[in-house]
Amino acid sequence: MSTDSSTTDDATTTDAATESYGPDDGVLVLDGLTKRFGGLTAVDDLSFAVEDGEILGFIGPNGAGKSTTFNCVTGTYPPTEGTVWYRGEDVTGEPAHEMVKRGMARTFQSFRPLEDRSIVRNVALALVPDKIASLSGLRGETRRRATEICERVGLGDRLTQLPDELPHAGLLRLELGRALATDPDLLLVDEPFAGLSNQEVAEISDLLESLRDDGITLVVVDHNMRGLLSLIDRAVVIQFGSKIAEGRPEEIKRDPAVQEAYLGGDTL
Ligand SMILES: Nc1ncnc2c1ncn2[C@@H]1O[C@H](COP(=O)(O)OP(=O)(O)OP(=O)(O)O)[C@@H](O)[C@H]1O
Repeated sequence: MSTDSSTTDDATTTDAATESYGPDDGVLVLDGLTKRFGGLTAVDDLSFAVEDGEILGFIGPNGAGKSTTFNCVTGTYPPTEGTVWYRGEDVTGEPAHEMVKRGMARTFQSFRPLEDRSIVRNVALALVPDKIASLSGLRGETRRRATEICERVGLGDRLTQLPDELPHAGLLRLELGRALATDPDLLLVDEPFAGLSNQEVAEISDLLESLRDDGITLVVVDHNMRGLLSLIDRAVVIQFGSKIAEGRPEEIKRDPAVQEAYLGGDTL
């Protein structure tokens, strides 16, 4: 990473947007990422790196451009400008299925399980790329692996239930299970704590930490720091599509630019 900032603090604000990054600066690197929708610039010259094995918080007020950034990285949209590197390779604009093959998975904030399939079958469908084959029944290795993943995410006692029998936190576990079925080494998690009680936040945090302990790098997106403070190693904060701060969570909380960004009603 090169920067013309003279500050040595971990949390940087003034020159945060002027850094430029290269392919080897992290497991996932964004450099100058820009996404425009007609006249609207949703992501504006955004650069940051995700380090191997960390849990990075990607934070910004509503409408800041978090989902659009995710969508550009995971192949939903091609970026208008900029570069995305994954494990040193230029993957800019690669389609979603290629990114999954490379080891990148994501969860969605709005869960989309197949309502007429059991929990274990929903996970198995993510495991088996050929859905036709898996519709005929779950057998052998597929069932074993899907069951193992359900147990991994805390749904081992709910294998045969339908998604609508799960509480909200259970649906999140299922969403994580479906992402794990693609055997990722980088997992992007979209607003995991929305709608959860404090106890559920703590339980899901434990699960996410255990995934990191298994070697998965995590990026957790949220519009505030609730639940994130004790979970993440670092945070990148964006506003109006641009990075305004980056650093350890306690530094981010104290950062004047971050506090200013949240004066409008969102709580940090
Ligand atoms: N497909 C699209 N077409 C046009 N504008 C879009 C599209 N997707 C997002 N936008 C706009 O881009 C801006 C950033 O939206 P985005 O959803 O990325 O923000 P966000 O930080 O994820 O917000 P939230 O926390 O509310 O999910 C918003 O102004 C939004 O209206």
